[in-house]
Amino acid sequence: MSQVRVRGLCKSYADRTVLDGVDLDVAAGSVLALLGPNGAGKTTVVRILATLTPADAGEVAVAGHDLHADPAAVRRAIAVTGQFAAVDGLLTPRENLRLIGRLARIPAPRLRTDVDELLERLDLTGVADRLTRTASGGTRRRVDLAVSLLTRPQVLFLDEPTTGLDPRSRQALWDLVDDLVAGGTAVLLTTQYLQEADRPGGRVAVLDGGRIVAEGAPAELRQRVGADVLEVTFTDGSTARVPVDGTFADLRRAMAGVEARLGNGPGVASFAVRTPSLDDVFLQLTGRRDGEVAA
Ligand SMILES: Nc1ncnc2c1ncn2[C@@H]1O[C@H](COP(=O)(O)OP(=O)(O)OP(=O)(O)O)[C@@H](O)[C@H]1O
Repeated sequence: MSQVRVRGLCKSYADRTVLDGVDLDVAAGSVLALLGPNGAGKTTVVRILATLTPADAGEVAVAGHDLHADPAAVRRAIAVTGQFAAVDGLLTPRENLRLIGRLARIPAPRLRTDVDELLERLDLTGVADRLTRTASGGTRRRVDLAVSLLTRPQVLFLDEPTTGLDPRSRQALWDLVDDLVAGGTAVLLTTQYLQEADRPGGRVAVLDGGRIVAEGAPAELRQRVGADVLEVTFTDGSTARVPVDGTFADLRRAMAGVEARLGNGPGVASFAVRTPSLDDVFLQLTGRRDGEVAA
């Protein structure tokens, strides 16, 4: 069942069209990663779906509720983690979690165990009882994530959730997200780290020019970009790239071709067979080659 269904979503700021007919679906118990260059409108999509910004046009249903007709029901079904942590600095992480838990009417015994488990899994036990405003930026983000995960929402929006997190916290986050997804939560995440979109069972949608320009499993998108490539770097720094079909015969043919071209030129410094990455997909689909996106 589709927990997020978006059709023809449009949004402009003054004379700038940001979203120009976006269609999206996120099924229950699945993750959709929304990729796009800086300024593509990823945060705008999340803000609209989370009822924080009004859309100009389009149909949106979140957890079966029409966004326009019943925004309160949408808010009850979702949790959002934004690019900037929005926890109360005058409360401790534990108090923040308990407050949200009580507001969400989580029964007291479950709340106690869930808060302890989240603090533990997000490595927050040591700072759980200190004022959140004295914590580091990364710690505040982890508290923010803990708050979002606590309510076990039907739909979870994660806007660049791993920005500012160290590798251990990132791993802890993905483990927690995997648990929620296994329990049926639909997750829509935006990320600039393409490898984060490359998750088993996950799907990717690429937003560019106000529209979704590609959507599918990472492997499907990679196949669209093309074959594996034999990449040879020479001692003078130049490179050769030859498509190969994955068979030994073809690899031999490709190497012989490179050797024939080489003649008495520079030697081989290194060679590798590369499978197209999501970076290649992204660059080809969005036409950006200027390193705008950190991979
Ligand atoms: N409140 C606003 N008023 C005017 N313009 C806005 C507003 N919010 C966003 N924009 C513009 O809309 C465009 C899309 O912004 P958005 O933050 O959604 O992009 P993004 O894909 O999330 O970018 P990034 O990857 O850099 O976070 C940008 O050009 C931005 O300047």
